[in-house]
Parts: sequence; C-alpha cells; structure tokens
Amino acid sequence: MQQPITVLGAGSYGTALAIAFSRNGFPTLLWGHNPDECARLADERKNTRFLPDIAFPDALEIVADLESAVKKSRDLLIVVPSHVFGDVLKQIQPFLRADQRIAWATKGLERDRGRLLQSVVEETLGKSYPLAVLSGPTFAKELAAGLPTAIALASNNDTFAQELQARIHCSKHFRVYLNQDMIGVQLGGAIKNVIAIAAGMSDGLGFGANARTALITRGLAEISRLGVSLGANPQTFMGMSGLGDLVLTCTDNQSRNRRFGLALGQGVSAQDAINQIGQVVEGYYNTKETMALAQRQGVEMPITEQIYAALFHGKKPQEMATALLGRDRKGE
Ligand SMILES: NC(=O)c1ccc[n+]([C@@H]2O[C@H](COP(=O)([O-])OP(=O)(O)OC[C@H]3O[C@@H](n4cnc5c(N)ncnc54)[C@H](O)[C@@H]3O)[C@@H](O)[C@H]2O)c1
Ligand SMILES: O=P(O)(O)OC[C@H](O)CO
Repeated sequence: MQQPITVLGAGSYGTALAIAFSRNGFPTLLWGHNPDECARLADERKNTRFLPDIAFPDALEIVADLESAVKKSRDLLIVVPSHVFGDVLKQIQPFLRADQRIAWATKGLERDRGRLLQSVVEETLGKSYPLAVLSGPTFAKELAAGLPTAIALASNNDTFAQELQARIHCSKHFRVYLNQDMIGVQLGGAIKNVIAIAAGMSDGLGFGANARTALITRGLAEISRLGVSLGANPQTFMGMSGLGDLVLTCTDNQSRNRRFGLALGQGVSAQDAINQIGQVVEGYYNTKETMALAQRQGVEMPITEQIYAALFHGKKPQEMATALLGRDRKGE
C-alpha cells in the first residue's frame, strides 16, 4: 500500500501541492488551522477562495484535527507562512513519530531572528529527522492547473529526497530537480521576495524594463553574496530557487510581493497594500529579517537596505531609486 503524505497549511500553495501529490495517485492529507475552512474544503472538494477552478482529486483528504493529520503519515510537508512556521513546529512536536520525515515549501526566514527555517526545525525538533525543502518558480494557480512547472528539492537525506521527488514529479507537467544544497535552496526562495518588492516598486514608479532587469541582476548578486557567506553553493542561485524564482516573482503580477511593491511605488501605504492583496506577502515580513541576517554575516545588500528603509523608516520610493543609482562607481 502507498504511504500517505500530510500537507500542513491549506492556503493557496499548500492546497496546490496537495493537489499535485494526490493527482499522481498518492494518498494525501491536507490540514488547515481553521476548522471552518477545513469543513468548507471537505464539503466543496475544492479551495474556492484560492483555487476555485480545481476540483480535488479523489486521493486528497481534508483533515481538521492536527494530531491525526500528523500521526497518519510518516512524511509531512509544511506550507504555512514563515511568520507562523515556528508555531506550527511547536504544535506538531507532541504528535511526532520516531520515523517521521519533515519537508517544507515555506519561503522565508525565521520571524524576528532571521535564521534559515532548517535551523528552526533542528532547534525545535532535534536533528534526528530527515529534512527536505522544496523551492522554485511555482505560482500556486499554475501548478494546481497542471501547467508546466519546475522546482528544486534539497534534502539532508538522499532516500527521502528521491522518494519525495518520485511522488510529486510528473512527466506531464511537473519537473522536480534534486539539489544537494539545502542552504542555497532555502535562501533563494526567501530573499527573492524582497527583490520582487523592489522590482514592483520600480514598475510602480513608472521605470522601464532596463531598471527592472538591473534590479533582478543585482538582486541575484545580493542573494548569492549572502548565500555564499552562509555556505551555499553559488551555482544554486543559477537554478530554480535562484534565478528561476527571482525572474518569475519580479516579472509577473501573480506575485504578491511584486504587486505589493507596485502599490508602494504608486504611493499606496504598506498597510493598505497588504489589505488589498489579502494574502501573505512574505517579503514584507522578511525584509527586516534579511537585513538582520546580512548584518550578522557582514554582507552588503544595497537593494534590501533600501526596501528596509522604505518599509520601516518611511523612505520614499523615488528617494530609494536616487540612493541606489547614486552609489559609488564600482566593478560588476
Ligand atoms: N502561493 C504561491 O504561489 C506560493 C508559491 C510558492 C511558495 N509559496 C510559499 O508558501 C507559503 C504559504 O503561502 P500561501 O501562498 O499558501 O499563503 P496564503 O496567503 O495563500 O495562505 C496562507 C495560509 O496560512 C494559513 N495560516 C495562517 N496562520 C496560520 C497558523 N498560525 N497556522 C497554520 N496556518 C496558518 C491561513 O489559514 C492560510 O490558509 C509562503 O511561505 C509562500 O511564500 C507560495
Ligand atoms: O506571490 P509571491 O510573491 O509570494 O510568489 C509566489 C511564489 O513564491 C513564486 O514562486
């Protein structure tokens, strides 16, 4: 009998990944923290709020009780926003089995302390569980709709990596690339959100394709510098969780981080922009943490610095552009 997988987090992406597993025929449990929402998902057999056109495959079961969601599967995939990631780990801890394997597709850094999520998992749950992270250019709606998509998967355990890859990879529309670099794969997915806010702001200010592309390119340089300082392989940032996700998020309006930046560039306040979007904007939460991490590592991140100044010190978008363009001349 096939082993089930439990997806924890029934937002747009958790639901899309649960659909991807169950569409491949694997028994998949999907847990959300709101019992009313779970009842609605179970009743309607679709996520009307986030993915209204996609019916759940038969292999997808909604589970409102966290204890049974955790206990029924050896493999867990956590897909909640980064600011509640640590809380969810604490909630699942009492229910964990000794043979559990834990993956996540959350893109972000630890709330307040700004560490990689792997450190949070290891600190909260110990170092005995095989771990894996999924990250790459994957808008939930396109993935759920079965449009061609590719992603990176990194793990500290080869067997877990291969088994997870085999379950979610689908030769018709979902390519899953294995990557050995857990640090780089986590970092690329987290920091691209901040750069996407910058690209959105640039477009919101009315700048053109040159400016957007310069931000993507220099943003990639920032991400790579920070990643290398943490021990990542620079090559990772040329892959799905680096360049891939950065281009996707900086250029397409499905991205909430980009739309957030667009609104800021057009003069909308951060709070109004967040309210208008009505979903998680990871870069908003993670800019502060990224700044803290860069400072700890002694890494220069000029674009991130400007986004931080705009979000938390009221710097105007036009002043940010002037500050970036007016930096000292330097080599590439
Ligand atoms: N949506 C995408 O296209 C996409 C793609 C790749 C990665 N991601 C990442 O996936 C993660 C989840 O994002 P999303 O897009 O699914 O968010 P979303 O805004 O669609 O939904 C957020 C979900 O989090 C749930 N939530 C809120 N507080 C919670 C708590 N305390 N415990 C458990 N669940 C809680 C909400 O009920 C909601 O279902 C983020 O890190 C995001 O960057 C999203
Ligand atoms: O909507 P965003 O900006 O959170 O981006 C979603 C995904 O991370 C894209 O890969």
